[in-house]
Amino acid sequence: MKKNELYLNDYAQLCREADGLEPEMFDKYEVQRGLRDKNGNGVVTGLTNISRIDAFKTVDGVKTPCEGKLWYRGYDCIELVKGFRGTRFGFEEAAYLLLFGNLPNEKQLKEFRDMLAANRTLPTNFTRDVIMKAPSSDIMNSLTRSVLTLASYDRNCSDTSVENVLRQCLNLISVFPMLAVYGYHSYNHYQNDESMYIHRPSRKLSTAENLLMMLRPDKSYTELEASVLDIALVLHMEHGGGNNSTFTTRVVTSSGSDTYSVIAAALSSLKGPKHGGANIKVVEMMQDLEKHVSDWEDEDAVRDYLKKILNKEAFDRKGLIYGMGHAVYSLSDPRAQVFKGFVHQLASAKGREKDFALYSMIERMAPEVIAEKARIYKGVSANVDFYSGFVYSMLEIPLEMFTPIFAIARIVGWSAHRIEELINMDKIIRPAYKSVMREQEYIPMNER
Ligand SMILES: CC(=O)SCCNC(=O)CCNC(=O)[C@H](O)C(C)(C)COP(=O)(O)OP(=O)(O)OC[C@H]1O[C@@H](n2cnc3c(N)ncnc32)[C@H](O)[C@@H]1OP(=O)(O)O
Ligand SMILES: O=C([O-])CC(=O)C(=O)O
Repeated sequence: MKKNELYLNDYAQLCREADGLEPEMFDKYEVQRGLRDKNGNGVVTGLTNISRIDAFKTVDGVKTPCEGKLWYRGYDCIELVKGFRGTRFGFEEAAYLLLFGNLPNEKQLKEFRDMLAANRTLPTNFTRDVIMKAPSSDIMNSLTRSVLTLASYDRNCSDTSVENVLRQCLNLISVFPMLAVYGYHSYNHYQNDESMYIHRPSRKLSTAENLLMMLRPDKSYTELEASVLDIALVLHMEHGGGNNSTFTTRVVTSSGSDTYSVIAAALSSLKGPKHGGANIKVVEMMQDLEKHVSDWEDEDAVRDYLKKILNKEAFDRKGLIYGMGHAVYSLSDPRAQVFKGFVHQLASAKGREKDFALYSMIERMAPEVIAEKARIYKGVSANVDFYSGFVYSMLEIPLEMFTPIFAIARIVGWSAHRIEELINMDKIIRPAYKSVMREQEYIPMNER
């Protein structure tokens, strides 16, 4: 073993010894791990008027798990999707609703679309000087770097008035697709030796259409592809104040920080594999399963593989079946149900029925396997990330873009929550940590 590795092994062990806490201490001091109580309910840390998640209903006075529902500003998001599907693109309309609290009329929607289109521009040479520098497969990091660098071009960066923050948020919502797609093309060129395409967005196209157009070498896409992606964006836009990246948004906003820093922090949270990064992990996990299980129809073999994942013996050895489970939903995540509908449709068109059958088997089996091992408070079911990656792969969107697509949508929710925090709170978020540290007498150097 190399000297540096030996050093790190020894000192990592010191970290474990210094930092390890007895699990019983959390009970003793009534600390709610993950800010969740013993029944899995989140600790209430704020009020919001932006959205609501339903996962339980009261039956005969008893709190009972139910099918999940997600509401944006009072509207069931499935109804919103039904309202625009097949007639117009919904991203801009849903973004308007989340930011301003009401559904736009035709004039307001046109104005909003025009304003986003006018904002779809980057500072001179930004692509060359920032995005193309040190490209990597981690497009979320590239996006974060771009967002932080955009702060240097903003003369009014630190002004937290609602007007200025709204200007910054609208600008970021507009340019996110360019930052992500150009980051991907730079990586694909410099690391994968492919040709590089930097297509400019079109003022005439919606966010979903622009995304596909800029991504594709020949700029082509079908109506169906753009519509599926548009609905995916709407369903990823917002999820309450407590999800990890939105809570991060609120925490960093509460310290008085600027919009670019807040959004960079939110991006850093979203990319985590237990949050938005799970959509990449699901596809990698399925590829690993297909490599290690020869007969995908053999239920016993698939079950054994899932058990190995939970025992940290397979895939990334983290013990998680990605795309399964949720901190709030119990019986179902409504977004996953919509995605499942698309998967069904697309899988038969693209000849991927065998993959679809495997996904469905895992969706059915994983909750059983997880329940055998962990204490389940409310049920475990497929979450939004389970089928979304499969849908994107059938739209021939590269794997590296899956979490950035989530971010292109969720920046709308982050913006709405940043503004709600600024308008109402003016109080720094600062929870407490019970200290279990032991006091010690100082030891002079020659006595250590
Ligand atoms: C957009 C999104 O962020 S959706 C979520 C995307 N993330 C994933 O798909 C990653 C896989 N899933 C998970 O890691 C978890 O389900 C989370 C992080 C989403 C939610 O975790 P929790 O809030 O702890 O869920 P919940 O309270 O229902 O879990 C009950 C138990 O089942 C375990 N569990 C839940 N889901 C899974 C899973 N997919 N794989 C293995 N174990 C799981 C939990 O670890 C917990 O065990 P513990 O009490 O010993 O810690
Ligand atoms: O609410 C959560 O914890 C995670 C989630 O589904 C999301 O952010 O969309």
